[in-house]
Amino acid sequence: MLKIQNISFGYSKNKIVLENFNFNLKEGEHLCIMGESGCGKSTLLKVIYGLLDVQKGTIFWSENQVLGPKEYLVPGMDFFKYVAQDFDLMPYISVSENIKKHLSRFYPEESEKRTQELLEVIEMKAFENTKVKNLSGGQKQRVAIARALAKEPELLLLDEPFGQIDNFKKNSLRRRLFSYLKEKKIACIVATHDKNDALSFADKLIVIQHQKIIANDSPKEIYNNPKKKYIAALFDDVNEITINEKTVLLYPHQIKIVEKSENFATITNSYFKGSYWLLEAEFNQQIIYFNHFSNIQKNTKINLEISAF
Ligand SMILES: Nc1ncnc2c1ncn2[C@@H]1O[C@H](COP(=O)(O)OP(=O)(O)OP(=O)(O)O)[C@@H](O)[C@H]1O
Repeated sequence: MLKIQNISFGYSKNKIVLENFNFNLKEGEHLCIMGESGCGKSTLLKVIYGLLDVQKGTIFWSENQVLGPKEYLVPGMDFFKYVAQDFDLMPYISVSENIKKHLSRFYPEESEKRTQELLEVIEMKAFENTKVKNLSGGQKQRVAIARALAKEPELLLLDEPFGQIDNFKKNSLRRRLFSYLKEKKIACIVATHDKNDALSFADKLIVIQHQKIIANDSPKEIYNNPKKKYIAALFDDVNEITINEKTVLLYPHQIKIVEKSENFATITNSYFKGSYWLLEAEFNQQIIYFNHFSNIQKNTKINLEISAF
């Protein structure tokens, strides 16, 4: 189990990035870290991996304390693997050789079997003999994940793991990777901007703002009951609507056009979204957004059902 107890970290004394962080993660559990750009997600992964020394607090993986570069000449814990945003692969050898680099040379058959298994997970079988320098950014990213998994770490740390991968590939890769990790009981921490990583694949979600953890719960609970606009905005457009001094946060799907209601609005813009339209309207001198199955002309007057009122 990973135990993060009261850790604080800053790149300098005056610039604290993480303040009093506390959380646990069990064997095989998946955690997502979300928050605006620059809030400290990558820094947290580096601290957990042991690449940076904390100013305060402790990190334990079961009975083993995670210590930073002050204690270890070669930083990074053996039972963890970390896939950074810049991959760090060997460009002049092939995809399968990159993966095999991390497997034992003394068991060639076992090593080959494992490499093939990992090539399947990252859907790169067709590229096994291609030199890494000839791969796209997204393909390199997938090889970096396979290489990290080669030695079956107990905890995998992924920084924006699908950031460079197109949507089509991303969905199938995510499904394969996360079910592989569950099957092998590998715990995982993913720093991400993509709500799907959290909503569909994580057991837990942590949100960071202003150096602090401001939410720590299941993704479903955080999505359904966001405490702040900042949190809701990680998942979708969000409306902060005030009526009679009561303010609520609503996602666009929580507002509907109806034939009759007391909530009058005027359409100001519309955006095609594929299976629906996102409509923009002026309501009570506020701009709000909601989903509708068809487009509606600008300046049309409509009635809205706003579920919280
Ligand atoms: N090596 C460093 N030295 C000094 N400051 C740094 C260093 N690396 C990051 N920072 C700063 O620490 C803060 C957190 O950065 P970090 O990269 O952890 O954010 P992030 O949430 O991962 O961002 P993004 O989502 O854009 O990747 C930022 O203000 C950043 O400028």
